[in-house]
Amino acid sequence: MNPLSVLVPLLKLYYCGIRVLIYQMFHRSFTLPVLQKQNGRVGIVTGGTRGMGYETAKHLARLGMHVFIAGNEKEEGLAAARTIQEECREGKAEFLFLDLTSLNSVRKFVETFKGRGLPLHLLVNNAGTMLIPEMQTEDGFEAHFSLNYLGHFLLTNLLLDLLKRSGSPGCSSRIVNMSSATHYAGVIHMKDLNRRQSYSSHGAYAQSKLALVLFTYYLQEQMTAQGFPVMVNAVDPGMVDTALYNNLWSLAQALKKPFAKTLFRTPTEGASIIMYAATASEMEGVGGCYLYNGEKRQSAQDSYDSELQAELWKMSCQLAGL
Ligand SMILES: NC(=O)c1ccc[n+]([C@@H]2O[C@H](COP(=O)([O-])OP(=O)(O)OC[C@H]3O[C@@H](n4cnc5c(N)ncnc54)[C@H](O)[C@@H]3O)[C@@H](O)[C@H]2O)c1
Repeated sequence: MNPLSVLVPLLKLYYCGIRVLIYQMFHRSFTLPVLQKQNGRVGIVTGGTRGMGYETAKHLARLGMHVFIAGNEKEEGLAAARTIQEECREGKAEFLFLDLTSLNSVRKFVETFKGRGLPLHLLVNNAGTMLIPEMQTEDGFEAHFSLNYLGHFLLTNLLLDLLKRSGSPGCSSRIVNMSSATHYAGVIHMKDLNRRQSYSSHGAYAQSKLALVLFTYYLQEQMTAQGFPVMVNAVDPGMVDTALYNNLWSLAQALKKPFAKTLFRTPTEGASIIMYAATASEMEGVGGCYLYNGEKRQSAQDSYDSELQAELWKMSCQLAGL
């Protein structure tokens, strides 16, 4: 293996991280506007068992939404739903099993959810993992690609009919895709999406987060062209102190600790960008954006490449069996 294929993505990723930390050193987390009540609305938050997903699910339930926490950790998920339910009397929280690394599990989840006969107004594609060693999912995909991107791609597509039906002009359904500043370091290896030729966990994570931005823009374009009231946005929460960093190398873990206390955002602060895209009235009718700290930002140059968007979409349909 060429050592540069490991070193270059690693340096690019850390460069992105340092830039975010410098930004966070001088800018406070943005303040959410007053959010409208969500009574009567139904949402799904993937990875809502802990971290930013949990904070999002809690806030949504506090606003009156019926929230489904979708995750692969049953105990944690049931406990999260119980706690939210006890704290937020106005809304409702339930746990539904979903393992995003399994296309079969995604299909089963959608079947179970649709079996409930509920509408769906919000889908937050939040679950994710970072910097795990090379491993293949049961479907034979690289794990970052599968969990962070392809599982969410399939989930969204299978729920799209419901999202289209549940939205209306002036009251759109919303999809929020959790990206990251690391997408700026991402490269889509169209001929080697599973990174078999030269695996780098840093490169694989960055690729998955760039793929989510390409997916966001392409899907919004389709929804707009077909006249469906569905708004799709990608969000970037900054650097947030969560369990996501548990897979960092031990040296990086040790270096991270003092910074995490002072410079990282809290999970609640990180979740506020999801809440903004998911519920703010300012975001009604607004889609196809990359949002950071409460503002629309330019995403990576490659993410605006419409040919790349279309190619990735086509390939993802094939891989997900759509
Ligand atoms: N923490 C940060 O600094 C940061 C920065 C940018 C983007 N993000 C993104 O934010 C999202 C949430 O991460 P977090 O920081 O709250 O970390 P976290 O580890 O606290 O949360 C990750 C969630 O994903 C779930 N998950 C993991 N594997 C799953 C699977 N196979 N199927 C279903 N769910 C699964 C976990 O159970 C957990 O609920 C991720 O997509 C992450 O990439 C985080």
